[in-house]
Amino acid sequence: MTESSVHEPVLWPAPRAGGPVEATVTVPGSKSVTNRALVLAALAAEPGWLRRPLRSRDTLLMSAALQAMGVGIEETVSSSTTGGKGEAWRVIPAGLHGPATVDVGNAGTVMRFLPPVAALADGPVRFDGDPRSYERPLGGVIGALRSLGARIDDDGRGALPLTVHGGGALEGGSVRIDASSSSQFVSSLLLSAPCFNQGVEVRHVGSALPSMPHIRMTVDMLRAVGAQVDEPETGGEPDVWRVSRSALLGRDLTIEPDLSNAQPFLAAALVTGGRVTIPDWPERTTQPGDALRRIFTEMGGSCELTTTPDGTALVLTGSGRIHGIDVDLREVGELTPGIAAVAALADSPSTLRGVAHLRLHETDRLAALTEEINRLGGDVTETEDGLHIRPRPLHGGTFRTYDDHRMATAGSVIGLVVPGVRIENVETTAKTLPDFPRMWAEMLGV
Ligand SMILES: O=C(O)C1=C[C@@H](OP(=O)(O)O)[C@@H](O)[C@H](O)C1
Ligand SMILES: C=C(OP(=O)(O)O)C(=O)O
Repeated sequence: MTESSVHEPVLWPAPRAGGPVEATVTVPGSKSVTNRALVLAALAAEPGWLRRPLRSRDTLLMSAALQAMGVGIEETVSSSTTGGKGEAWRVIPAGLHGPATVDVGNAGTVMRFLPPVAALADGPVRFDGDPRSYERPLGGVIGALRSLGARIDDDGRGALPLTVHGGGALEGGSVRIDASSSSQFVSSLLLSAPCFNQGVEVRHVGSALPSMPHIRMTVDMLRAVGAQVDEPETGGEPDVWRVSRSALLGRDLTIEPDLSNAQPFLAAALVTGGRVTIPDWPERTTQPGDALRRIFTEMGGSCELTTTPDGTALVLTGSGRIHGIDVDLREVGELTPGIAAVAALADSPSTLRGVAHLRLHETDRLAALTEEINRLGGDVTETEDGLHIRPRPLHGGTFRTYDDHRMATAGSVIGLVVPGVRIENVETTAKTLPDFPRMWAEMLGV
């Protein structure tokens, strides 16, 4: 291999749809549920099971980090009555130990959920990750943990890399935190709080919180393992969450499919006027991806939750028309790249609002979407808190992905109907959906 070819970006020719896509796509487990379940199981007073966990970069980093601190995680293939046949992880809690090293990669859930866990360990835990992880906001978690009694060495920027000097226990108590840059700050403190001596009271004091469904997911999952949580949506004070100290149960949990990772497949039905079925779509869920039923209906599809002998499934049928949308995505920010891709192919302009915090996600998603859709002939402008998208006839070209899984899947949606789109580094989808290229080809029958 020559020196120059070493640095050539790997380009994946995005397959075009030969016609309306007709497929059933089984989507692997939710990243957000898997990583919360791992943390809660690791902190429990007894062993537990995760069935059908997501096996991807973010969840394997979470698993490796917990194991580095002494937690036992055994991977098996099971055939239980509850979870069906499939992969299952048995989590065996143990005293949390340092010294240990945690590689967060570029996983928000790992870099935010684990420093409080490390504060409970009995020695230093060093956190490091991808270059981008140094730029993602973490100051809220660091400051809050310090005020709850933790000792943390960082370089003063409020970001990675850092070392949490676990003292074997954490006092806990009341803390004020500005979590407007990431809901994960709140989730992080709540998840470990049952193990703090005094539990925790978290008061958010900044501008509006993003991704509220993800905080609901944290609260629901804490309650499911026996924690006592007071929160705004069930009569508590606005922007205040309280978790009491308590022992957590080891549960047997089957992980829901990742509804945000179902998005590109549903979008395929929408942009080709086809029909895509996603099995095991939960009837009730805190996952933000459930909002796709409403959003993609407004954009021209029709959605039906059907009951099959194996459970519920979502069927999205495209009408052949794609409409623009004016929508506030603050609650469901991680859906923005996929919605932007569909909006670029619509018959009218779109305005996506409420997502300024996406500038600090895996990449600056607002800049990346603007740049890459425009490179294909699009007409996208950034606003203060989102994107304005005026559909134009698009042409082929390279769609750069900036190490962002959702950029790769968004570009693939455009490539279904625009000839000659090449996705840079499609392997970056391994963050949450390692099998994406094969699943995409299988959906298309190519
Ligand atoms: O808690 C979680 O599992 C997540 C919360 C959200 O983060 P932000 O609140 O930082 O957007 C979301 O975008 C991310 O993909 C997953
Ligand atoms: C923002 C995302 O991930 P993270 O958990 O790394 O924040 C995402 O998956 O869209």
